[in-house]
Amino acid sequence: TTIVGCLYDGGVVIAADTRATSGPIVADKNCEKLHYISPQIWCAGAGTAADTEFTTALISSNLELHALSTGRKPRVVTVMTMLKQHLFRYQGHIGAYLVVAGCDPTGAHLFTVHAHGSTDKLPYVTMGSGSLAAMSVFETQWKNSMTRDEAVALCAQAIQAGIFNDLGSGSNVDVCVITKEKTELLRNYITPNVREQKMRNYKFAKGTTAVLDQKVITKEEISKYVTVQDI
Ligand SMILES: C#CCCCC(=O)N[C@@H](Cc1ccccc1)C(=O)N[C@@H](CC(C)C)B(O)O
Repeated sequence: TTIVGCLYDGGVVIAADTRATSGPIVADKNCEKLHYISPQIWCAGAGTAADTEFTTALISSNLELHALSTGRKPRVVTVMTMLKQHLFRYQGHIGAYLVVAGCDPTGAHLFTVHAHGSTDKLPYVTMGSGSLAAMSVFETQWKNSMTRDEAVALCAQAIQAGIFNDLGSGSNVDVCVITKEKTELLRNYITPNVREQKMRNYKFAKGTTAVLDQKVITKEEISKYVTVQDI
């Protein structure tokens, strides 16, 4: 995975690749790594897919209850604190490596939370197996007070560095732009790995494979062996 976050003049941008792996196998060519926490707080996740999914969903649920009991809009630092306390309690066994970003009444914020419970608050961050490739882009091109379009372009470039240089990352670029006014989830913002037309199409004419025998089994006959639930 390659995931990034970047503050800019007016909000915050997070982005992710869309590859899920199981060893050397690509388990999912277009999975979602940007998770909803609250309308203006989103999370990018690396590590164990199930852990990032369930941990963000749990904190999102608890944050809504918290916002209802305080009667206030949720804060990014609250999400960070809930995540770090949960993950620390599990001593790193919950393999969730998260970039937490959003806007709240105190401004735009960007944090990282690691599986063992450590956190950082920074203007730009990268995580996952492709984080070094992505960080090379930020360290050479990031600047203060970027515009929205500059920040989106830089994050997309950083993700593409991971996609093309890290085998644990690949396929497409997802982006989420969060400002005080609104949130834009740009799913498959860039698709730089569209598979070309295959040389042949592998549809064979009917009858290519001869039917030598067939046996029709009635539901009554089946019900001798299993109870068939009537659909
Ligand atoms: C099989 C299957 C479904 C995905 C398994 C699965 O969590 N893959 C992990 C790698 C991993 C981790 C721990 C144990 C095994 C395999 C993975 O692809 N993580 C990416 C992010 C998630 C959100 C997709 B990335 O960090 O590379």
